[in-house]
Amino acid sequence: MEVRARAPGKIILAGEHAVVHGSAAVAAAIDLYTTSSLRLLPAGEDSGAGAVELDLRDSGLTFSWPCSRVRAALGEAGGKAGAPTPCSPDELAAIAKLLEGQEIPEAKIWLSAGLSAFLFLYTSTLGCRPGKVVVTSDLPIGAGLGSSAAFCVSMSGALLTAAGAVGVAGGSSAEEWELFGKDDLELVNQWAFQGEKIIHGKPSGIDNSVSTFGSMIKFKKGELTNLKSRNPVKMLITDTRVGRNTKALLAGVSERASRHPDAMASVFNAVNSISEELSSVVELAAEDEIAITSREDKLAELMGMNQGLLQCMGVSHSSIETVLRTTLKYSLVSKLTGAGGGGCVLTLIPTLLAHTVLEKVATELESHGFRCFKVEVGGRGLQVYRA
Ligand SMILES: Nc1ncnc2c1ncn2[C@@H]1O[C@H](COP(=O)(O)OP(=O)(O)O)[C@@H](O)[C@H]1O
Ligand SMILES: C[C@@](O)(CCOP(=O)(O)O)CC(=O)O
Ligand SMILES: [Mg+2]
Repeated sequence: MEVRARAPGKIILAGEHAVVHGSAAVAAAIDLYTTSSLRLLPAGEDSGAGAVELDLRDSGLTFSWPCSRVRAALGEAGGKAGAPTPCSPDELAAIAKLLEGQEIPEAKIWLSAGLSAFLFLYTSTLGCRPGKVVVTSDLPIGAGLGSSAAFCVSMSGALLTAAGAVGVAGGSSAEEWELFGKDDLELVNQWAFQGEKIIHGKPSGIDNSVSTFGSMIKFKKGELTNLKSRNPVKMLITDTRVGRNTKALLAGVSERASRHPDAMASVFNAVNSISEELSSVVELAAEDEIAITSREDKLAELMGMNQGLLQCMGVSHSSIETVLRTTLKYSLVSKLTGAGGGGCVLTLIPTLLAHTVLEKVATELESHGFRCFKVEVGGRGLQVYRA
């Protein structure tokens, strides 16, 4: 049996970083996905007593751990796909030992966090059963579009389905992408959060939640509210192609917060107000051109204010500033999305300007060496396909 699960990336319209410190944030799923395809192998089919294998198609890298080695490192524990327990420091150290034998090119050393999350999720849910997972992704990795969360959500979806802990509502063999029920999504989300903790250090949980449940959400202190956006929100995403790492950026903001606790508390508080206001503006129904423009002007102003506060947190970057200046020439407002420090920038495209300005601004941004994505915002979360 092969189980395929796909989970979307996301944009954060307001509130990144501050959400880790208890403020509200607004995020939406985008139609770029990470897909994990899992096949359980009979013991002994390929590598003697069998192996746990991971094929990262986009990186062109494959990894294999003989089940005997996994068992020796982690014991017979695991293989319990109920509510997750966090990865303990001892488990993480054992997983680090399992990575030692693997050949990870120096230029891709950042993959080791993803590999650790994989080994934790796999062994915790399926134990040392032999199996192979192939991962493919439309998302740029480490660029602010939540590739780490999409990786953990799609992986958890595939593993928990194979473990029989969750199941789609339909019959036993489906030929299309299907949705999980709410309780199953909750369980997948809890597991994905444990994986995201290995990659981010101290995640808020917003990325795995929006990747699991899809749509547009407000998220505060672990509480999720679905936002009903009656008018579409059009965003252009620009990847500056400047690599960065969410874990390091989160740590930098926390250090700044401990150096300047009062000032940073005010910054986080201001972001909270912006996210709260933005979430109500998103839900406003606009019937005519004047109402549409007024709603979009409010969204743009709030995004611009949020960008200023992200600069205060120290997570902007000269490449991000170049995108802001370029889009401003077309009277468009932008803000970084995700952890910043490079990565991706969001530009709000007003409905009435979409057909005149979108191509022009994208062409100019690409002339700087940036990569633009035109995405659909607020679509589906986790889906599964059984072949
Ligand atoms: N398709 C993938 N294959 C392997 N690892 C992945 C994949 N997607 C994400 N990751 C892991 O997530 C990390 C990127 O996460 P992060 O720094 O949070 O950036 P973002 O979530 O914005 O893309 C990568 O360094 C890698 O460890
Ligand atoms: C900065 C943060 O708010 C979002 C990080 O998103 P990304 O990994 O850069 O896609 C961190 C978090 O909420 O866990
Ligand atoms: Mg991430």
